[in-house]
Amino acid sequence: MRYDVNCSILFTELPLLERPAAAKAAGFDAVEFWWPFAEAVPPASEVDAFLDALGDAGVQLVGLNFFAGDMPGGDRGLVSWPSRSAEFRDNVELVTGIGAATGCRSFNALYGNRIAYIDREVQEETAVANLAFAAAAIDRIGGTVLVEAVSGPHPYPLRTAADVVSVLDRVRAERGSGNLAFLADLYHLTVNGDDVAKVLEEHAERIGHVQIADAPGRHEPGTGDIGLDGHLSRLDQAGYQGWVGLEYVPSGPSALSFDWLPRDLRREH
Ligand SMILES: O=C(O)C(=O)CO
Repeated sequence: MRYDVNCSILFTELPLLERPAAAKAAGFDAVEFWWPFAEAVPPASEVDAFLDALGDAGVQLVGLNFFAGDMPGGDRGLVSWPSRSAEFRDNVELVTGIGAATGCRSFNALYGNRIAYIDREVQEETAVANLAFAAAAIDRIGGTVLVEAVSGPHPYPLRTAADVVSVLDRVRAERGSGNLAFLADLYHLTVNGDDVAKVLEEHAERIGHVQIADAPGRHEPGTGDIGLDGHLSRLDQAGYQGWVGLEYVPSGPSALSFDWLPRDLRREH
């Protein structure tokens, strides 16, 4: 397996621009981020500083979330949010540029919380149109748009692998987009009650990216009872060759949270 560090949830003790170097110092060659800026389209100087931090650290960006709104405030994406489509699409263009500049080819589109006062079908149609738009833009750089199930208190409607796959199927059927894939976040799926072993068996070929944390707690592997070793060997046996993102809240200092992974397995090999 190839592992990368999610620097939006790990190394948060450090300013954002110092986190790629910290991941490198911990022995990793690859990182991923949630959208690292406050706005969908930040000033160019902020984007340049982010790209410089990756380059200076000598790490590869292998995953990036599109702008997802005010995440600390509870937002979980703009994809299905009708009044924010223009903002999402402006962000898609910038993300495509970041992909071209960095070589990153996997981009996670958080679907968005269900909005009680807007017709559900309108939100679903908005999501189909926005995912197709993102897929077309990301196709220009040969990349993939990912969709994931998320756990937590917010009214995020995609809770299981089946929920995600039905969205991917609808976008493909209605818009012909072929470069959309399932982001299998084993923590969120477990917490939501999905049968992860069955999911990996049934949907292995739809998986474009994997993220892990133990459960309960969302801490590093070994702190819970999710059975990560078994799931990772199932993925391996199914032929999964993509990245496994470490997307966990470290139970102590970030740099000390990698003991479960021998140093020689942290580098790309
Ligand atoms: O919001 C979360 O927990 C995520 O995993 C975002 O990618």
